[in-house]
Amino acid sequence: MATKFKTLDDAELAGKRVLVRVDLNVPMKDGKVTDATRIERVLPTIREIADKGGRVILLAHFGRPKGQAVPEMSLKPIVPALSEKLGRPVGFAEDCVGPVADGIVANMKDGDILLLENTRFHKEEEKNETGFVSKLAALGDVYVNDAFSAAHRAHATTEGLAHHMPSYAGRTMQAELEALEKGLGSPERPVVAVVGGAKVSTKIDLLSNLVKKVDALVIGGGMANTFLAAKGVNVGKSLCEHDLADTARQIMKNAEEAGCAIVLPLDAVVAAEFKAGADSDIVAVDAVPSEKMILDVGPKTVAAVNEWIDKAKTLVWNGPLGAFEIQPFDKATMSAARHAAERTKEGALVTVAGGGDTVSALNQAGVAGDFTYVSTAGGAFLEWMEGKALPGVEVLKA
Ligand SMILES: Nc1ncnc2c1ncn2[C@@H]1O[C@H](COP(=O)(O)OP(=O)(O)OP(=O)(O)O)[C@@H](O)[C@H]1O
Ligand SMILES: O=C(O)[C@H](O)COP(=O)(O)O
Repeated sequence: MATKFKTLDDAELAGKRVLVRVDLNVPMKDGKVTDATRIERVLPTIREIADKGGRVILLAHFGRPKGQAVPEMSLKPIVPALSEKLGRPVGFAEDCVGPVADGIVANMKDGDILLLENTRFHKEEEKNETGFVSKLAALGDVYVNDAFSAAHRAHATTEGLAHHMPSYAGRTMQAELEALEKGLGSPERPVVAVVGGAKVSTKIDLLSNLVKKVDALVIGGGMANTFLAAKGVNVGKSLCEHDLADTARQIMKNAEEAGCAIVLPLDAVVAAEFKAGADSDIVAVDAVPSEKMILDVGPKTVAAVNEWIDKAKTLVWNGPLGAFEIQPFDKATMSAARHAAERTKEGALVTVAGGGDTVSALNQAGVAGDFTYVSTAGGAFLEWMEGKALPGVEVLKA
């Protein structure tokens, strides 16, 4: 399906003040960026606009400051990393609206790059409040959204601004949407989804829709424990949302009606506690000791997952199969990720993955670069998997 939104190829940028929404909500430790993936993804868009004579005015959020100017959530510490990776100077405005921003923007020259302070320091950002949108719009002539990972938010800088001026998808937004179109928009079947991880309650609802869109759903992680428990399996002390058992049973029913195979663990790696060096055993899922917890799926399950990967033409993945951060609970995730990567390199499979810990797991397996596309989005990726319309994308289509 052709893309239904304008890209930078369609934009007049020379001499224009270009408001560019990016996602700089990056992991930080002691004032330093610890994972620059999201910064690296927006560099091409920034460079292209500046090289075409645009005045680049970056809008971004950081964390959830709830409308307060929280010093620990200032974007200022990100300027050095951004400037270094761009190889160009980056200005900083201590506020995203008002006389501070107005003055600095007014003095910009073609090709300049400016980062405005955290938009969420104003509560009006998340309210998409019209007065705030107008103040922001007064700073620019053109709007570019390069933040797919924030596109599930209908905020002033992710949605409101696009109603005020010519709007375009940035290059990483464009790449994200084109890749995701391959993943679930109009995928080559059979499509297999892998959903794991720990955030069972925030993810379980997406599965109801997902089972109508895929041929098989492989469930791992804490999510699998919840489904096993819903089937009456004793999962011992495992991470499990027992109160979601009815939801899990409904999803399994929906899947059966939709002709989607639900692939649950056959065996498990269990331990008394989740820590490095803990003794672990491999048991059948119906033989989990009550005093133990499931921390990974076992080798029989990995073999079954890899068989599904071999059958698939398209694989969509969010959430690790086990507690991959600590060995030996990384085995299943590493094995499945490497197998999917091999099939992708052979040209037999389109692989699309998303989620903060999922990206980390793929990096740990050394295969993030072999997947067809790896999204930096977490919540937005899940909502997209669910088939929800993302406000920041819909408004670009208009
Ligand atoms: N069986 C398990 N028991 C306990 N924790 C598990 C298990 N399997 C996976 N996990 C944990 O799940 C976490 C990742 O789950 P999450 O749902 O957050 O993934 P994600 O969606 O990729 O991440 P993000 O929400 O940051 O985008 C990891 O920290 C991992 O240790
Ligand atoms: O990290 C993310 O998922 C995005 O930056 C969105 O952040 P939010 O969930 O605070 O809106």
